[in-house]
Amino acid sequence: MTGDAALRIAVTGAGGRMGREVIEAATAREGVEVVLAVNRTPTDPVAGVDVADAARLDDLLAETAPDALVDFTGPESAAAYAETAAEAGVAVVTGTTGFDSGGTARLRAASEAVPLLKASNFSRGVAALRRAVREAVAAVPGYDVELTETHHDGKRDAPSGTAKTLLEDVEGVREDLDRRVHGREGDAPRGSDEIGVHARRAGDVTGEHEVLLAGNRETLALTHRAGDRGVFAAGALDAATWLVGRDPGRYDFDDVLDGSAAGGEGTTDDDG
Ligand SMILES: NC(=O)C1=CN([C@@H]2O[C@H](COP(=O)(O)OP(=O)(O)OC[C@H]3O[C@@H](n4cnc5c(N)ncnc54)[C@H](OP(=O)(O)O)[C@@H]3O)[C@@H](O)[C@H]2O)C=CC1
Ligand SMILES: O=C(O)C1=N[C@H](C(=O)O)C[C@H](O)C1
Repeated sequence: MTGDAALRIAVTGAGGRMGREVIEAATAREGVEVVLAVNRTPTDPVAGVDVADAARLDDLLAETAPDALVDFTGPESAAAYAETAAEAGVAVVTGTTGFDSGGTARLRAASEAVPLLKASNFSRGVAALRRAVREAVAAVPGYDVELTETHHDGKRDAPSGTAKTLLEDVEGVREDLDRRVHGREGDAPRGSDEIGVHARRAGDVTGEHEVLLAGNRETLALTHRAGDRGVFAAGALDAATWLVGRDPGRYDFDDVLDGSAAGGEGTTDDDG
């Protein structure tokens, strides 16, 4: 987005952990205005912003004319909200995870009408982790790879969207690792084609991801820990600022960080 005009955003899932965080970050950020906040169930105002009924999203988008819709909800609602935004000509930033192939296809269809940016993680540290993982995995061919993620007890989808993105990163470098093993039990040695995937849910952990590489009598662990959800909210607002005014198409957070003007295809952050 260019010029001095404020970025006008709509926030879905305004009563959720991330929706609240986005509204709080947006109201604190100069040059961003929350013109609409909606939630499925009635919710008290968030950071002084009234929260409307999400069932009225299509009418409310027409009334408030935001530049971008920022969504952190669930896979079904995120796909439906993206379709509604596309019909209204509003750009979409979604950080929702856990899409199945049908949900991913619905997002892709919406992106034919408006620019749509989907990222399983809006942290700059995770973007750096992904680059480091690709490089490290390539540097130690044949090493075993195990991925562990830890999140708060309210998280629904497992493994996390970020974990799935990291798995795609690993598999993109190591074609011989073509078997994801979720947890482990039984009586058999580890296969050389496995990537172990471990999802832990406990307390109020914001989000941790570790990729462990082991072989040749050594181990290497690459770890990211999110300190609080403000990290994700800030990244999502950066993404919305970058996205508005772009051509319709699919974009991801790396496009924002690269400052790329291209996009529309070839996303590298697809956890669906
Ligand atoms: N990309 C990233 O950087 C990050 C992504 N996430 C992802 O964001 C999503 C939301 O996480 P979080 O805020 O912790 O979740 P919460 O459970 O705290 O909030 C979910 C929100 O989505 C709404 N919602 C859920 N399902 C539906 C539905 N079927 N229809 C309408 N509204 C719905 C809820 O509404 P109601 O209040 O009515 O239940 C609520 O407002 C998850 O997919 C999570 O993985 C989270 C953090 C960072
Ligand atoms: O649900 C969460 O909390 C998070 N979800 C995202 C994911 O599924 O990867 C990102 C972050 O780890 C927090």
